[in-house]
Amino acid sequence: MNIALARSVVGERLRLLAERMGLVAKRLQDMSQDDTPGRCTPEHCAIQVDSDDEIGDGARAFNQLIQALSLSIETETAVRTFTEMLVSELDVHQLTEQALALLLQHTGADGGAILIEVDGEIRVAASQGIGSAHTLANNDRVRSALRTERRHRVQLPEDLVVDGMLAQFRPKEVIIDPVRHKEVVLGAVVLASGQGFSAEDRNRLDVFERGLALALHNALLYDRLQTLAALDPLTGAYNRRFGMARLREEFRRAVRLNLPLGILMFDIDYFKRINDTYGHLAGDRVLSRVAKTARSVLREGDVLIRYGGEEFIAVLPAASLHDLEYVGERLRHQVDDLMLMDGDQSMHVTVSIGAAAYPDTDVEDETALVDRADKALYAAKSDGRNRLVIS
Ligand SMILES: Nc1nc2c(ncn2[C@@H]2O[C@H](COP(=O)(O)OP(=O)(O)OP(=O)(O)O)[C@@H](O)[C@H]2O)c(=O)[nH]1
Repeated sequence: MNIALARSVVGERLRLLAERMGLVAKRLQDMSQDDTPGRCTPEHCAIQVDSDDEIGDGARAFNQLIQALSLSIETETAVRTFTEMLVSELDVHQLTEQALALLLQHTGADGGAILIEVDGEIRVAASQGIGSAHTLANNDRVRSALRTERRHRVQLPEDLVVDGMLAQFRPKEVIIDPVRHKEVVLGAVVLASGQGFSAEDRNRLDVFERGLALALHNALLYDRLQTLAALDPLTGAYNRRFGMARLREEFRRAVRLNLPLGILMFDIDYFKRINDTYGHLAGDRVLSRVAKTARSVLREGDVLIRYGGEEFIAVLPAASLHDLEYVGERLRHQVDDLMLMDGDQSMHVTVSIGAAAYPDTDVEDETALVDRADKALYAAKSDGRNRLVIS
């Protein structure tokens, strides 16, 4: 009788345990064959713990196993998603934006930022949900984490707020992690949580950051290579190939938005004489100073192109012929006033400038615009040089 009772009570629970184990095994098998894992969360696979005896202990241990398994699967899926994104993105801005979104999603953080160090300067590359994120670049704790190259965990920081759905709040915990690749600090990840981070969140963050460091290193390198490929090393202006591509973009934008677009084509007068008199190196320095002067006259967003040897084009989005006259004359005067020295000998240079602007100048495309500016420049040279001619 006792044996029969034991069999019906104990046997029933053992049967349930065996059935759940079978279910877990099946889900794991499905996962190894298929990319879409069958759910084996504690809600689906756990069993009820309804006694304090050995059978209850067994059920509890089984549920803990399911819990650990579920976390591990979740982490693996998260890492896979994160890695897929990292390897497909080379643009620093896109990479940091997407990495941050995934970091927030998988660590339960309420807000965060990714900072990068470029030429010794710390910049916020991406931020989400952090009030006044731009102040992070000068935050003492961030600087300290970057200097010491170690994770900083801050409880209830006073200098940081999270922009919640309804109101701003002080996070319970903030993690500041330097991002390092081969002993070089590239930046930092800052994550803020209203609840605090669990050991599992921190482990996941470690795994994510290893991948992020390599991807960020590659993206920064790519960015630098692209800049190098686009710039003329002597003057820092865009080289002709990239510069003309930028002009094409600006022309299309001007047509689309119905805005003016002006260009100034300028050329150093009698530059051959500078080379012949003072040497090629002195000529190089003059070219570089003239380019610097042009940049100081132009606004942010304007584009300076080294079009040929001593010939430049400045592209001024939204500038009409009237604006070009003002900017062009400033440029001409500033070059004329330059104090250029070669040892104790002073050199003097001037520039001739041709200006053309869409739509004031009737042109179809950017090539025709350059052509008109070129003709105006030729006229400026023919008229005696050191002057500006409007197309
Ligand atoms: N130092 C230096 N000289 C360059 C560079 N690129 C082109 N040049 C020189 O620029 C000079 C251009 O001479 P020209 O085309 O005769 O023109 P110019 O003497 O400026 O006379 P105009 O333009 O008619 O006023 C040539 O001597 C080129 O060798 C460069 O990168 N560095």
